[in-house]
Amino acid sequence: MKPTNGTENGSSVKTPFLIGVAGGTASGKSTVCKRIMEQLGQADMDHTQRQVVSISQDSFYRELTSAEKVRAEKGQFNFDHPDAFNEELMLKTLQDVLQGKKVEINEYDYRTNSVCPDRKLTIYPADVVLFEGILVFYFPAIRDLFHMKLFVDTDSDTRLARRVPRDINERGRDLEHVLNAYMTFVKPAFEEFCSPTKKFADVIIPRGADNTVAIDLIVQHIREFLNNRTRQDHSPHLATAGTSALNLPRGRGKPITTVSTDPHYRPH
Ligand SMILES: Nc1ncnc2c1ncn2[C@@H]1O[C@H](COP(=O)(O)OP(=O)(O)O)[C@@H](O)[C@H]1O
Ligand SMILES: O=c1ccn([C@@H]2O[C@H](COP(=O)(O)O)[C@@H](O)[C@H]2O)c(=O)[nH]1
Repeated sequence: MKPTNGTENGSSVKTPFLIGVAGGTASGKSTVCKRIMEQLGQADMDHTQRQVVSISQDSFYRELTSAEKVRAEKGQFNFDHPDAFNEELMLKTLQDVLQGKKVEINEYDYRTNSVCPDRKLTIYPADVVLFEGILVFYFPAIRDLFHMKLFVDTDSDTRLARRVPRDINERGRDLEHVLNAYMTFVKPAFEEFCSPTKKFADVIIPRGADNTVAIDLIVQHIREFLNNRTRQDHSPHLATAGTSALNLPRGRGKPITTVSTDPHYRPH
């Protein structure tokens, strides 16, 4: 689907430009999304007014059974396996987002390993939607919805070094729990399920948020898209000429672009 301005049943339908942001745990996916939002002046804006919004795949972890909850508390549940996610809900939500609908998503609580049913986040219709998570390119039906796919490629030592303090300080874990989970589930699942999805990316971002060149280029693309859309809103006849300002190639077999200023960089 191309992002379009069109008319359906008499009402104006605007398809947002949907960007998938994948990468291993603690690679900097949320930080990259935050930088993009900041540079576009969206971060401090009222949620109802935002042109660019970011959604985390963590909101789509499935409800655990009582036995799984017990295992999760002991660090013995695999949150890095595709089966840990509610694929159906993720797909339905993104389809609604693409139809320009307002959606409610769950807030996720890492301390209880569960979604908070009483704490919903409202995602208002926006022009650009970022969807970030470890396995956003894993499920083919979801992967096919993205207009642009980014993979944040940070080496595993750096990711582990960031994950340990984050899980201890922000997610209520102790060191033994974090390292056990990492060795038992996180690292093997990254290699089996996440890393192979790098090949689907349009743009690979080495070093995550440190790569200001890559972030600037992506922001520039989004700005062009937003400017074009605004122009079409003022001159609706332009909408029939195609609205994807980004002109990105779609489909399989397209070249992967790695945005690196280091001539010796090789994707991990
Ligand atoms: N470029 C960076 N330099 C230093 N710390 C970073 C950088 N990017 C992210 N972090 C920190 O690493 C941790 C993981 O980053 P985050 O963006 O949440 O990763 P992800 O969303 O991929 O799990 C966070 O504590 C964040 O503040
Ligand atoms: O209850 C949970 C749910 C998930 N995790 C871990 O989170 C990461 C994914 O989040 P990132 O922000 O991309 O790191 C995944 O590796 C899970 O292991 C968790 O610890 N507890």
